[in-house]
Amino acid sequence: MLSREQLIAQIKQKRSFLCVGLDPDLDKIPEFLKGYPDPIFEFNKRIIDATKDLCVAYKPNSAFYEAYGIKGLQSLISTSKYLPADTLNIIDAKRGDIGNTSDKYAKAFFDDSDSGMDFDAITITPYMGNDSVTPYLKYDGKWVIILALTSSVGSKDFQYSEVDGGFLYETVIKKSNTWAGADRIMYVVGATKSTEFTNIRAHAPDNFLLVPGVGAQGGSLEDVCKYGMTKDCGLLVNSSRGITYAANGPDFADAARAEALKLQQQMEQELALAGII
Ligand SMILES: O=c1ccn([C@@H]2O[C@H](COP(=O)(O)O)[C@@H](O)[C@H]2O)c(=O)[nH]1
Repeated sequence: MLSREQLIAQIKQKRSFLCVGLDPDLDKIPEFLKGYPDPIFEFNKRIIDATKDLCVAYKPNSAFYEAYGIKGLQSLISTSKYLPADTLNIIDAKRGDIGNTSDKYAKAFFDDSDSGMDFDAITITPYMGNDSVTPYLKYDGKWVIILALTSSVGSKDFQYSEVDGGFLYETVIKKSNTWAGADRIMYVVGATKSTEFTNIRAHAPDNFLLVPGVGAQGGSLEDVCKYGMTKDCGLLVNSSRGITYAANGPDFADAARAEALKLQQQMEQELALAGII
């Protein structure tokens, strides 16, 4: 579990605000791993070993595990147990349901006593409102990461709708930011939406933003930092495919490290420019 202070300390120590996305796909992982009893875990383990000094967070997306049924869930549990203690470990599950159901999702991902999973943070869709989010906040020290403005093309369908003289995504941030402090709530904002970061910072000056969409989706790290960085950094920038599928031969972990290192070096420059390190 990482508090806000510990997260900021890790960012300064590792000179990085990189989140490595763990989205394993059996059609893309190296052939030789398929001989292992749990190829997905073996893939993740090697990626984690190769990148853990360069990143401050990991984000397995639950879809990539659920797709393989019971075996996939076992890979997710094994991955959860293997994730380092000094990284913020996020389950990208995009859940959102009525209170008693959210209780169960929270137990599934935050309480390892039965499920075997002990993530630090979970992504949540805010559409069902306060009672769908508060069950996660009952777990001391755990984070909820609310989808605000996604990297997807479809973000225009609802998130830019006009509500109360602004966009719906602004209402989501303003309202949900009263449910807990910036030490418990983060927001997902796509790197492909860098023009909106100034606006988002007006409503969420202190919250960390989880920013997917650099690499494979074409978002610019430079623009994200220019418009989204705060005095505490305030950013976790995710790359999944760009790192994990940099190569698909026996050298895949080295290639993943090389891609992670490129991002870490850019991040170090941005942190120095902002006077954070
Ligand atoms: O708005 C969003 C919210 C979540 N994601 C997720 O992040 C990763 C991005 O993967 P890349 O391979 O680096 O493109 C993936 O798990 C998405 O489901 C997002 O992209 N945008």
